[in-house]
Amino acid sequence: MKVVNVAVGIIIKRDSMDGDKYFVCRRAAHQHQGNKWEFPGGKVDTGETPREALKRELKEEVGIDVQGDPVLEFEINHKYPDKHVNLYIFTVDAFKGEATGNEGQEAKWVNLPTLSSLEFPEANAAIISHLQSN
Ligand SMILES: Nc1nc2c([nH]c(=O)n2[C@H]2C[C@H](O)[C@@H](COP(=O)(O)OP(=O)(O)OP(=O)(O)O)O2)c(=O)[nH]1
Ligand SMILES: [Mg+2]
Repeated sequence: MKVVNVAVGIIIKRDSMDGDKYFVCRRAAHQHQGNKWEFPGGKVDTGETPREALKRELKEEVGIDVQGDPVLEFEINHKYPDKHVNLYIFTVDAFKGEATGNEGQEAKWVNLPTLSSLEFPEANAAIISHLQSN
C-alpha cells in the first residue's frame, strides 16, 4: 500500500494560570477517518518538506501564520485497513492570527482532560500519551 505523508500541527496556546489549550478540528463525514477529531494538517505535496506542508495547511485550514520553525516532535507510522499513513507531528506555539475552522469544519480550543475524552483516529494514540506525559 502507498504511504501517505501528512504534516500535523499540535497548536498550543500557553496558559500558566488556566493550563495549556490545544486547537482541534473535526474531520468531515466524507473524509478518511470521517467525523473524528484531529490536529489540523494535511498531505505533504511533492517537492515540499513536511514543515512547509504544515505551514501551508495551517494557513488553509485554520487561518494562522506559523512563526519561525516549529519543532518536529516525532513521526507516527500507522496502517489503517484502507490506508498507510506517516504522520509528522509538530508542536506549534508561535503563530499570528486567530485559529478558526477556516474550511467550515467544527473547531475548538480544549484543555488536556477534554482532549483525552475526544475520539481521534487510531494513529493519534501516541500523540495523546505524549501530551499526557509532559
Ligand atoms: N490532519 C490530520 N490527519 C490525520 C490525523 N490522524 C490521522 O490518522 N490522520 C490521517 C487522516 C488522513 O488519512 C490523513 C490526512 O489527510 P487529509 O485528508 O487531512 O489531507 P489534506 O488535508 O491534504 O486533505 P485533502 O488533500 O484530502 O483535501 O492523515 C490528525 O491528527 N490530523
Ligand atoms: Mg487536512
